[in-house]
Amino acid sequence: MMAAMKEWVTDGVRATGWVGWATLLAYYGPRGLPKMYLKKHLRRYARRLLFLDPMVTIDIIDSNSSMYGQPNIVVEEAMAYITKACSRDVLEFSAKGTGVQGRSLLLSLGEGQEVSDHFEGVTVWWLLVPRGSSSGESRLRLMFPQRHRALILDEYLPHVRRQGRQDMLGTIDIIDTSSPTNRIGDEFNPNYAFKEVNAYVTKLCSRDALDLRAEGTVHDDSFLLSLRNGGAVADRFRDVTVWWWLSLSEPTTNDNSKQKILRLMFPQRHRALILEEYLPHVRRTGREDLFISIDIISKPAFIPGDDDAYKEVKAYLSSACSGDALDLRAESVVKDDRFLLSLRDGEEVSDRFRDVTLRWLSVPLPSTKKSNDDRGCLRLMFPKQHRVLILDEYLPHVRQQGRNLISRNRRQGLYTNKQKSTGYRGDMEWSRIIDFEHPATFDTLAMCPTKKRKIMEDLDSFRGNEGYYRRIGKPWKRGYLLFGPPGTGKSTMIAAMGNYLNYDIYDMELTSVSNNSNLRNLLTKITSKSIIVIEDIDCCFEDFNGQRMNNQGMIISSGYKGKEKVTMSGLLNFIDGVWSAQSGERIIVLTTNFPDKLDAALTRSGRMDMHIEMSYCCFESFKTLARNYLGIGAHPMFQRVEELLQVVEITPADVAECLLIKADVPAAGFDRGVEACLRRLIDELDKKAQEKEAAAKPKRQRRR
Ligand SMILES: Nc1ncnc2c1ncn2[C@@H]1O[C@H](COP(=O)(O)OP(=O)(O)OP(=O)(O)O)[C@@H](O)[C@H]1O
Repeated sequence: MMAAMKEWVTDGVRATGWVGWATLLAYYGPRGLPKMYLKKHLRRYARRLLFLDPMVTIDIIDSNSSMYGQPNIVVEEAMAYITKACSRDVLEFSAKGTGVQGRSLLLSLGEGQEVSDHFEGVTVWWLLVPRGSSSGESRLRLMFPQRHRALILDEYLPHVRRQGRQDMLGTIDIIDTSSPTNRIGDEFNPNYAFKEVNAYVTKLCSRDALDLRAEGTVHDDSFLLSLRNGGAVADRFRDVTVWWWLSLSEPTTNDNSKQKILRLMFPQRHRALILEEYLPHVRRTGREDLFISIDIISKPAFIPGDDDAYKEVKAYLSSACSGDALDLRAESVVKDDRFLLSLRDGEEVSDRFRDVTLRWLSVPLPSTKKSNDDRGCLRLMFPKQHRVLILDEYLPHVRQQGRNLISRNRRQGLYTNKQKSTGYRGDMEWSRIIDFEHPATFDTLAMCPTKKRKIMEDLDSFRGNEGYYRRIGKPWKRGYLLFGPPGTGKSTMIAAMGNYLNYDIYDMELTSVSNNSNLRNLLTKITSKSIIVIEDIDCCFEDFNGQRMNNQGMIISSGYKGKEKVTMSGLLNFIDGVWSAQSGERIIVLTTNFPDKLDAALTRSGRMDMHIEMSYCCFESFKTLARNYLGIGAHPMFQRVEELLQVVEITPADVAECLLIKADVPAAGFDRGVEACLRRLIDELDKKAQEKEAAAKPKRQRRR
């Protein structure tokens, strides 16, 4: 009571002072000012001073800042009401926290600021009491004449709350709960709602936000814009304006990281619209604009196997995209001494596939306990609407291209089986003899062109066609049986195949493998992309007496009956069994000079997929050899060669021998060298023709 008296007295003194000021202002001040002054201050203070109509005051305390810790919704409602209903005659507002100046919905009363309101002919006043005068709490004070007490309490205040509730700003926080550094870790938990909303807001940003951040470069050198911390952007949906505001949370977790929060602010009265229509719309639209990211992580060194999508993607990027990346790493030396370029951590490149732009980013992996485990991660980012295209077509394309590049760039090896230095006697292992650098190719191979093309097509349909083999349930392997007289190019064909496919060559010396178990061990060690070669397969197996014959039917080794040995069925079963259980592509090539001597189990269909006859030199084969050895495609002497080749059988090896320019050929010039070689070949062919004629004569005479 004493305090109230004291306040009235103070008010009275203040009012008396105001009376003086008012008189002066009425005389000297601008027109209309006295009226406003009388209305807003003098009348109220005068009434209170004269005890005619004492003012009732009601303080609504914002207990957000009080000891109760519960948000006082009444303050919020009243504030929203005042902002909307009474803002016309207020000159100063404070913009609450958002940084979007001038947006009326976000304005609120400044401390000490007072506004009037009218309700059914009654004027009331609202005052935001300065914090200093009310023990740090935020108070909203309503003042009204005593005689309208019932009206104010029973009707005005419920009306304020009702209206305010509708004008209040609802807020929804969407928090990025994924790792703030966005690195890959065990707890990586992509928050799709946040990502989608963020994508939507990012798109909005390009329209009317002011404080932006350029987040990353995209293919066409433009920026991907996003909100800066504290920045806000407005959006309109069905004539309702809402705001998105980006902030960072206080560091909460023990790694001191902050979380991104996207706060949606909207008029409470549109709550249903926002929740039921706007937010689903935001997520849907954002999802369409969202970049999906796929991480392709390299396998740790301790996990065996040569299938590594990471390596394939890296190889692909090295050729397809290194064009526009700046920070590169020369990863490994390849076949022809070029470098295999790859992205340095944090570096990104773009790629285009069927008019879709994608981005690849090299992401640092968090350090692992195995610090020397040099692993990497390549992140693919693409617009979500292209999900099917990317997953079903682009990624397989990338892997296939990468695989081809790796195989093209790697150094092929030539392996042979040898006795293990440790372990049991008879245990064998593969030893890399040299890099396989045989110059033979299908171009230099002398063979009928149609036949050659057929073989190449067969190899093409085998290579990189894992999906097909998987679909038909067949192991990814292929067998070729090469047969023909010595010197017709069987070994040359294998070298050409190896070079064409870029496969390693495993030259198996089957006769030195003591038993089937060793054979199986060797076969399991053969890696993908290899050709296993077993030459002269007809001489590799002992007969039922434990004897092995050479080509001419002579015994070349003699064992004893019942001794453990490698058998044809063992070899074939292992090739079927072991290779069926292994992934990767493998080819087996068997050669023989005597196809008739081969076991039917070997030649049956499904075992050796293609039987290739390497035959004597025809004119087409000769032309290939002439091009290889002499560098000529035509010559007057070719006609004679053609005639002779029609009647004489000569192996390509013999033709090659004749065409080799030797030291004894006069160094008088290239033409004479060529002529000398062709002459030598014709002489050889003539000789063979005469021999043939001579051999045919006695037969004819005998017949007569
Ligand atoms: N078809 C061919 N095309 C090109 N060169 C060939 C061809 N055939 C043979 N040659 C040449 O002859 C040499 C011997 O040929 P190759 O060793 O390939 O014959 P092969 O059929 O494997 O003989 P063998 O049955 O005795 O092993 C090769 O180095 C090559 O120079």
